[in-house]
Amino acid sequence: MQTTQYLAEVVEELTRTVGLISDEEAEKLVNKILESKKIFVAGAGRSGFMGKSFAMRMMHMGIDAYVVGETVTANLEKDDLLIIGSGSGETKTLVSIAEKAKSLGGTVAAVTIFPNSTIGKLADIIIKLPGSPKDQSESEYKTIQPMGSLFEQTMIIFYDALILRFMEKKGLDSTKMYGKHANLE
Ligand SMILES: O=C([C@H](O)CO)[C@H](O)[C@H](O)COP(=O)(O)O
Repeated sequence: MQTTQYLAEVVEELTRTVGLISDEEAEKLVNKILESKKIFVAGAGRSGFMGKSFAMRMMHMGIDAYVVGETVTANLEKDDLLIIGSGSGETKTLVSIAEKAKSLGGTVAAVTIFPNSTIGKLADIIIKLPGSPKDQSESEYKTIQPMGSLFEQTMIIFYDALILRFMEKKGLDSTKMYGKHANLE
């Protein structure tokens, strides 16, 4: 197959995920983000990259958003929100971070394939996304892509859709948000 045929298949796989995501769950997360003082985003590897992109757009909307593990990340306090993106829901460093956030009185949201995973069970809000975890032997979900690629792509597009929902709720547009874009680059 040529590269663009693979591309078409990837887009097709992503289209199929849309009907498998709950608007009710998404709305819970949107509302929690709007009512929380600080938002923290965590993820490992590629899942972490998607979270970083989400934190950046939240900052463009004027939300106090941080990426866990960065040098300038603030302290999590009671009633702050931690959003963990983890396909497997079992990544050890993220389990510890979720436990710590809970012990500090924070709310934990998990974006995961497996609501019954360790991170899913620790979470107060769960967004179930379709896809296969990186160890594909642990899932029957069909994808032509390796490891967790479909989940990770779905996650970044889901995060971008959440941003659009915020923009609608807060009356924001791209021009207003661009005013907060980094200009030392
Ligand atoms: O980096 C990753 C990867 O290449 C899998 O496709 C994962 O995102 C990383 O290992 C974190 O895993 P999960 O917590 O299961 O998302």
